[in-house]
Amino acid sequence: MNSYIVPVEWKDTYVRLLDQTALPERETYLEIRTAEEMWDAIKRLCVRGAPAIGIAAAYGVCIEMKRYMDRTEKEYRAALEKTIRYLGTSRPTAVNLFWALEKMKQVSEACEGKRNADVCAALLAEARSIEKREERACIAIGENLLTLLQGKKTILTHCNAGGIATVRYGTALSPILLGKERGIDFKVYADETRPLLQGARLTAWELQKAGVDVTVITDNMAGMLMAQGKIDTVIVGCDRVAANGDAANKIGTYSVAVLARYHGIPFYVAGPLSTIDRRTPTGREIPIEERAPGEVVNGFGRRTVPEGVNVYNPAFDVTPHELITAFVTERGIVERPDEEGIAALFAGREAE
Ligand SMILES: CSC[C@H]1O[C@H](OP(=O)(O)O)[C@H](O)[C@@H]1O
Repeated sequence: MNSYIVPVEWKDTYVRLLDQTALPERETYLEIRTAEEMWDAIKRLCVRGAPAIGIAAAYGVCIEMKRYMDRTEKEYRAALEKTIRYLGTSRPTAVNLFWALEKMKQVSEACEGKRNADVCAALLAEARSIEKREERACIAIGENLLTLLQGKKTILTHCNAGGIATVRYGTALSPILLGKERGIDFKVYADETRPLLQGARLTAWELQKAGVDVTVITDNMAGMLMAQGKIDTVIVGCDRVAANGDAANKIGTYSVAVLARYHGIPFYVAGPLSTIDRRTPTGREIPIEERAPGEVVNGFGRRTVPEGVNVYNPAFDVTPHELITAFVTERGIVERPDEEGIAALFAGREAE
């Protein structure tokens, strides 16, 4: 099994984060010791990707609450509630953040009356469980995607949904990385993904390290490659899937989905059940993060937009479920996802 980079790692006295803002030039790590430091790391995309954000937030609760171990139970509980609320304000779109924090809240409620040290231990066990669950989910997603890729050679992906956005294999990249380990080689075209270049900086870095044939393209090239017959399949990740199957993902994903539909190319969304938000009816209700104009304006080390010109920088867009060939999860493949198909994933059981 290829050695893989661990984006979020519990180190008992701190949480170690791969600083994804420094890639690909530098592989450096942050040592997170407080909720504020974790909030900032999530906000600045040092740690990013829906599952990785959820895992980081869960460990962020754990590392913060160690600081309150010796306080009174009342002070501890108050700090725990505040920490969970606070970390939930770091970014609005990836539902894994809220899913993981809800899990931590449930642990807190189940530990009513217990000693602070016992609550800390239960919180850490839950955070580790979330990490292991997401790792298992990524492998299962990869296996399910590989069944759809029989005979396929070239894959286009957008943004980064690899191991550093999740655990180990990633979601959209999991069939590529799993396939590589099994002698199944794909050619990958990675959209650079303006403005923060997660495709050029992160997907290309991950796939190159794994020995995968990866080519970075600019975000305006996908249509031409599809027209030339160079793309067999599109696979992307997701940050929040609504109850009807509409999927929020990095800005530009919707455009790729429209192009894929026009060219008759399968468009797969890959994600764990923890990224499904059944309380959000459709994509219209998914909160879309709007980020600072500076990410667009100063993207190349110099100003590229005249002073005073407006800049709009939504970090995500929503692909209507009608444009999704299949939503691939650890519990199975939902062809032409809709409300019924999404609900069937949970038939008789909630996401663990
Ligand atoms: C496996 S989730 C990956 C998902 O998250 C990315 O967003 P960001 O880099 O802003 O955290 C992007 O939408 C990816 O598809």
